[in-house]
Amino acid sequence: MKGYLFLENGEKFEGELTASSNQEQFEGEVVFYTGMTGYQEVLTDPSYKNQIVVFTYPLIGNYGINEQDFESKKPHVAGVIVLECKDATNHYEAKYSLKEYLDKWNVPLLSHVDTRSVVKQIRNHGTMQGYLAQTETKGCSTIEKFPVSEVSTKTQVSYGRGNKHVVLLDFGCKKSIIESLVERDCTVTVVPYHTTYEKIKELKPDGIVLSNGPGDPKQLNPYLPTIKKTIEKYPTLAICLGHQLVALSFGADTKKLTFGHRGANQPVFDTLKNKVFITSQNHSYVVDELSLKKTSLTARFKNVNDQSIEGVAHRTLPIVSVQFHPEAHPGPSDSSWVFDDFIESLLNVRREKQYA
Ligand SMILES: NC(=O)CC[C@H](N)C(=O)O
Repeated sequence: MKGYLFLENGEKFEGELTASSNQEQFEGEVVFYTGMTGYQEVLTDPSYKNQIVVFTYPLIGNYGINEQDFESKKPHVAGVIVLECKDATNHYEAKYSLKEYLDKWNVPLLSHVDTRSVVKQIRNHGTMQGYLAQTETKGCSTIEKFPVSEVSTKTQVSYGRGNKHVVLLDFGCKKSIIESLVERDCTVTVVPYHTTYEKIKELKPDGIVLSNGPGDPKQLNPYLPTIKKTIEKYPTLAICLGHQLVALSFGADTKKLTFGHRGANQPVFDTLKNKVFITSQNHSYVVDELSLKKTSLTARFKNVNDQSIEGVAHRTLPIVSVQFHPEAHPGPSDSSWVFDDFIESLLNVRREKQYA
């Protein structure tokens, strides 16, 4: 049936709308993703909670949906917009077509849309709220949501049986972050985002990981003192939302980019290794560079395209944080060494303790 994307600024875009329920409208923040592949990971990455994703590559769905590339148990996007959706199930790993999968979870799909003109709107006016519907309605609701509470684990869960113990504070973790740690001989204990320092200490971790997650990092302001206290005690790796929380907890500031970085080819310069890596990214917010000056953090990684901060390091403590995704799902694995360096920092601290 005919349907539309209605943007907050009054623009509308026509397409073909499929949605398995008769819900009047599906709303979210409209963002765009520029990778040619990786739609399955994007749909199921909890960081995309409450967002309607425009895929800029013109053919999406070509290899279907398989069993292994899920980043969580269900899709989190509020809607999907594509030019052409391929109804493919003939890839040897495919279990569903993209349409079947979206229908199963009642995620609306607007296809046959001139995605280039939607992207131009967003690039010029910034990401904005919008909704998918058959006809114009009253518009989007203005109630502020707290998506981290919806996607974080409700209970403590353990993965792997490795000989290093990592406690992962879950703000909406992607499965492949946990897998990257388990592959490196870690036991990973995933705990809810509001876990106290005392509880974490009882778990006797070798190190801490702060995960990715949806929404504005400042929504987590009440938890910053706990985060700071925790990461000052243990070697820490923080990814995406986690990185922003490290910066905020040490007194730096974050701000929203006009349209964010969402894709699999974002070049990042590492000032320590003096190298550029191609990275996978998905974020709206960034750490404000000037605000780092008054903190004990230094800007270690920078985006080559717009010079924005892509990661920080503590001046004296083993804390490293990255705005990009070293787990690389979807995207290139150029920066997977970030996990190796983290493991090395755990082992160093362990050795120091042994010989202290
Ligand atoms: N992938 C993430 O963790 C995203 C972080 C944050 N929600 C942002 O959009 O900037």
